[in-house]
Amino acid sequence: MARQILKLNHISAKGLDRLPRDDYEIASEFTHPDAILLRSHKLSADDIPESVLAVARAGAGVNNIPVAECSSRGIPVFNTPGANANAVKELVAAGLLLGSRGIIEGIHYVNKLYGMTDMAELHRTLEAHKKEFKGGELVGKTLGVVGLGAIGSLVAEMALTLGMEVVGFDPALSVEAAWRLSSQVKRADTLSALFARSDYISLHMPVLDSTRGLVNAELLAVIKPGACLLNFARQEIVNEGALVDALNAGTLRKYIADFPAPQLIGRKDVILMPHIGASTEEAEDNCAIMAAEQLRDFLENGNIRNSVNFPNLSLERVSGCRLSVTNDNVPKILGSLLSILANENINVIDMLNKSRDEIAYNLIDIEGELTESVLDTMRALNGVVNVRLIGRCA
Ligand SMILES: NC(=O)c1ccc[n+]([C@@H]2O[C@H](COP(=O)([O-])OP(=O)(O)OC[C@H]3O[C@@H](n4cnc5c(N)ncnc54)[C@H](O)[C@@H]3O)[C@@H](O)[C@H]2O)c1
Ligand SMILES: O=C(O)CC[C@@H](O)C(=O)O
Repeated sequence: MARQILKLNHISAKGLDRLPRDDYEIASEFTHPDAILLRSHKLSADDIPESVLAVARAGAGVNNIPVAECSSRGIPVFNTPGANANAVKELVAAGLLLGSRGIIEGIHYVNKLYGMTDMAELHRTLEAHKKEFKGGELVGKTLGVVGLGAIGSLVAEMALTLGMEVVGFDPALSVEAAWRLSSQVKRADTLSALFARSDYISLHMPVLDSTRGLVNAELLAVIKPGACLLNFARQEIVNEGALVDALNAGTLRKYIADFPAPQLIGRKDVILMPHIGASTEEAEDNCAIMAAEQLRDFLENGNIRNSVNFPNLSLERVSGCRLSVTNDNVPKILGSLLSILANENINVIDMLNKSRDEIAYNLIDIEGELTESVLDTMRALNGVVNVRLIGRCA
């Protein structure tokens, strides 16, 4: 029977093609879907039917998904790290230019001259007014990059090629991300130090309990006067009241963001875009392909790549019959599971077990006849969250 994928946003056809139609039905409504595929759709725990085995986000941020509830139900949540990083980097480059020159105001001014037919008069008018749109150059200015992961590291690299000084802050920088980073990126010891010395500040961290409202009045009070803040990460990271106060006071010269909010729309010192950081054909394809492939590998093999709540785990198939078991990360459960199999004369050919935080996940390749009642005995074990049989046993 075909697996059913509940698709809650537009997902690129190139990604959907990775889920062959003979084996997968994809639609925006199903009562008992096997998995959910989405982008920015706000998913609540109540929207996730009992039948769901996995949730895949074609994108980086997972703040629209109830990850903790998924974990407690044994549902892995996947994302696509890095797949849209270049798209965001390019929009940040545009943001820096829009923040440094009177580009938007200049274009707006020229459009208002529609209907002026005399070329000489048009020329005189433009030359008289162009001083109103003067800006500054980026070269030699300092960009502070907050969060040096997939996007932040590309933004830092891009700014260096524009001749900017780059200072970075990331308290949880992974070793892999550190290797990617140019040695020309200077390290700020604190966020305040970065805010105090940067002409431009670009935010690239996820929204977490620790980052929600992190850009607050205290931080904006130490900002270098005349600085420009770019937010292509998430709205929730910036405290809106404090932001408006800093703009009104003139300490913050400009706010450029991908997340419009009612009290920011229409302000001359704010440039807002409709969450288009990842809206390029290339990024949409990359994210969709990655999300679909990860989802398929999980549904068909139980393998886990790029989950935000489960351990990464991949086991080559050596038999047609595989158990995928999620349990609480406490002692003795794996032993009990293996005893149940041994009592049934079922041979374990290969297995992998990994844990992450509260969750332990196992793939067990077996040989022998496995009945539904044996599966139920495993499911009834204290601490076992779910047991799935993948493939057919001999
Ligand atoms: N505008 C858009 O369309 C768009 C597109 C993609 C991603 N995003 C947002 O950008 C975020 C980052 O994406 P990414 O792909 O670079 O993710 P990533 O996981 O590769 O990098 C995030 C980095 O932030 C760091 N970090 C965590 N807490 C921090 C803190 N308190 N201060 C500074 N750094 C901190 C992490 O250590 C990590 O290195 C996503 O979570 C998402 O919210 C927006
Ligand atoms: O899907 C999108 O359009 C935006 C995705 C972006 O916000 C992300 O977190 O990757």
